[in-house]
Amino acid sequence: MCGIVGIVGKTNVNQVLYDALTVLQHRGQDAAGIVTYQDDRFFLRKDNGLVKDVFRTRHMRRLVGNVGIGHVRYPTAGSSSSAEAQPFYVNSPYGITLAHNGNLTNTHELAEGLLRSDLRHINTNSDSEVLLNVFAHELQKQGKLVPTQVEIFEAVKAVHKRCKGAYAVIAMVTGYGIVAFRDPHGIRPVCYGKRETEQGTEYMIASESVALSAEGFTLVRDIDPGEAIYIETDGQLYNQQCAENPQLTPCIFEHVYFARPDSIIDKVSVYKARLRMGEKLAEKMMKECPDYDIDVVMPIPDTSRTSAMQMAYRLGVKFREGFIKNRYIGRTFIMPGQSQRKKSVRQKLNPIELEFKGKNVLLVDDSIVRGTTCREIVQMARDAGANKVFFASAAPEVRFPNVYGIDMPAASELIAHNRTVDEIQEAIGADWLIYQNLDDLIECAKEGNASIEQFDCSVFNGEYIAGDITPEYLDKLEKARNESSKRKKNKEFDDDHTVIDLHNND
Ligand SMILES: O=P(O)(O)OC[C@H]1O[C@H](OP(=O)(O)OP(=O)(O)O)[C@H](O)[C@@H]1O
Ligand SMILES: NC(=O)CC[C@H](N)C(=O)O
Ligand SMILES: [Mg+2]
Repeated sequence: MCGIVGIVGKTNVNQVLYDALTVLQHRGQDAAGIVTYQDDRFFLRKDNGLVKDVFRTRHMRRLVGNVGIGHVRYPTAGSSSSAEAQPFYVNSPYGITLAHNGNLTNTHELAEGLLRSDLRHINTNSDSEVLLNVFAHELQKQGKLVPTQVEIFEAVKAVHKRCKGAYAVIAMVTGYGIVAFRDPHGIRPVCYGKRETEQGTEYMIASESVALSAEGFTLVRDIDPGEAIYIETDGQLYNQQCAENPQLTPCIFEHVYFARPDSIIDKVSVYKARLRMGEKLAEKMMKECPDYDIDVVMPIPDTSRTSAMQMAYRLGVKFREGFIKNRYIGRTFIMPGQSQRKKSVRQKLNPIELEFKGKNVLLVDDSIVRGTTCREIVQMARDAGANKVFFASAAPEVRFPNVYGIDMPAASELIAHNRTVDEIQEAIGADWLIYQNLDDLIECAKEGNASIEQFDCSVFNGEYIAGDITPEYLDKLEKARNESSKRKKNKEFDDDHTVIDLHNND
């Protein structure tokens, strides 16, 4: 998952972009970038690292201009190299920079077409660079000296015809404006809002509404699946549906884990969806195990807090914070390597022993993916003196790879792969394990917006909403992006990470 943001403002936007990226940091911790525009020039700063480390005062000073876009990256294609940090840039037509959240599933075919038919060179393994070049090529084909919303929307229509997979995009066209669009299934979130200033109306587009509210913008609405909005540098806003058969089928994992609870996505409050997950799971537990003998319910910070609290309330059991999180360590699941993830669970969470001694504890997490967290946590609970350790997951078993922007490319790395619930229980060393039912999870998310007929639940049911995912594709993906090939790829880039790009503000 990545975080994207764009602003058409009335004064310098660098600080607001920076602040918005810090609010979206939970969506990507690997790299960050900002590009602004003023007087026919782009100003770019991007690198590996957290927002607070990538941008120093000297960089911020140089990021001048009233329009700009930003990105925080969690790689799902290519490598973790700084050459693949975003926004990406292409000089023709006009000069375009682009920030992408999601993952294309026909990158290889598109790259071939770009090279052989469109005569465009791609210099990284990032699907986002491919996406940018498809958009640029289609805009160039319109052949206008000055692009208007008409040409921009035509180019987006062509992107929808050529690109497959998930893409929420914000792109800046030099001197003209910012365009944002969402794939025809609306798999990844993106919304926009505005704020009034003495100089006039300013617009912000962002992955999650929390970036808007934190910066004083009021949410106008989500961008519809397939829709594009184009905001000219003077603040004129246009929108158009650019897809032939749009259908909102957003990724349900945003509600389970990715998004912040204070965001509203496609009119669904993430916080409320998580409360409902706790409620439903408690009901299932009361049905399946009516004589549960639990002394205390504990969340595994951070994300499961909301569901765990509601679960405890519904079960009528004490809620206690048994694990304290080191606030200086980021999210482990989106870290790039397994050894780093494993190490950081121990660094990050520390038990308060007196909450465990001699007690039957129910540990609640939002999800169990590779099993890195729960394996460590169950052991830590036992070491702290727990009598029995029960485990509950607010999401169902994650059994299938993700191809739409979550880096879970290899089924073999998932703890639920080829295992029954009993076997998973054994593997994590718990005395009892319970998972949410998929229908219940869907209901929890849907209750916030009944008009969403379907979610992408592919990690739970193996049904890929945008189609075209064959066993051969998954096989190739697994080979290209399993732990060892990722390590190799990252090392190659570390050895030689020359970036061919817009001048980067070092
Ligand atoms: O089974 P696993 O592969 O360990 O993945 C699942 C865990 O990873 C995530 O936590 P993370 O530390 O990333 O973030 P959080 O602090 O927001 O909970 C998620 O909340 C689970 O705790
Ligand atoms: N998680 C994402 O949205 C990743 C965007 C893009 N596929 C990349 O790898 O950089
Ligand atoms: Mg967690």
